[in-house]
Amino acid sequence: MIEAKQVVKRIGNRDILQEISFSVGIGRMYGIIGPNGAGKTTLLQLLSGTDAPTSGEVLFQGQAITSIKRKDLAKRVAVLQQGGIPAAAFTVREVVQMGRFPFQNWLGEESADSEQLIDDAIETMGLTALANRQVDQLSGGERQRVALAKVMVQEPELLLLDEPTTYLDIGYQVQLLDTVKRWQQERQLTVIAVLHDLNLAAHYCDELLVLQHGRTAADGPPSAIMKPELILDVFGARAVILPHPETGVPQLLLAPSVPPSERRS
Ligand SMILES: Nc1ncnc2c1ncn2[C@@H]1O[C@H](COP(=O)(O)OP(=O)(O)OP(=O)(O)O)[C@@H](O)[C@H]1O
Repeated sequence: MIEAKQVVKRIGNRDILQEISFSVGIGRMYGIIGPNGAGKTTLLQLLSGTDAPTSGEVLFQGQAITSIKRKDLAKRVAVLQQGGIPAAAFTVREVVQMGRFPFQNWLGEESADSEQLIDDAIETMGLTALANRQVDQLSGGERQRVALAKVMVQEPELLLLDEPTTYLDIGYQVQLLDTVKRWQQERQLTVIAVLHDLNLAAHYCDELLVLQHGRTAADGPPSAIMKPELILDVFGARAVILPHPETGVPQLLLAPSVPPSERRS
């Protein structure tokens, strides 16, 4: 569905991304993890076609993504950016409706009736009671849920998420990822998500790409990535990895840099 081939991004005289290659099949959920400044958001911009690599290419269904018309791409690829939607004087319902813009003609009309789709998205994200409130009166977490409802109504083939759980409490973090996972399975949606929470990434993603200083430090299934040596090398954090008692998925417990046995009392 989407493939990065030896992608390099240079800004000024600095290589922000160096020779990144991977491919993601239809209906898969792919996670991008790595420390601050590793190049995750930059990579997502290249995958969305909003920016072009300095060398290498991104192929969307076998076609160079930069050669696909903006309007066609807007129907097929949805992006949930870091921080969700800006505070603006529109109601929740109006903002969710904006997800249908790529499907409208210049009069703002659409051939299909999308009202039911909009109602469903508002309900799924628990926004029914807030539907007529202005988004600038909402909390950061509520706005993030509005942003997800907006991309839901777009019914994309590829969904790109940049730290989608920022601002969300733990209940909504799980709900958001459960919702995305459900669409992924029901509609064969392909998802690529930048995630900071490695435990959630291990639970929801089929495969993970670990970026470090713009390079691929590792990639593979969560069981191959969730290793104490890799976490220490890439993040500089000491961690213990244990299987989740219910799911068996590897989970990470952070430990202080100085173990208690070596601490002076
Ligand atoms: N327009 C730009 N001009 C110069 N440097 C940039 C530009 N955009 C990004 N960078 C630099 O590229 C590097 C990668 O940035 P990017 O935002 O992709 O990292 P990230 O992995 O998403 O980080 P974070 O986890 O902090 O969000 C950073 O060092 C950043 O300062």
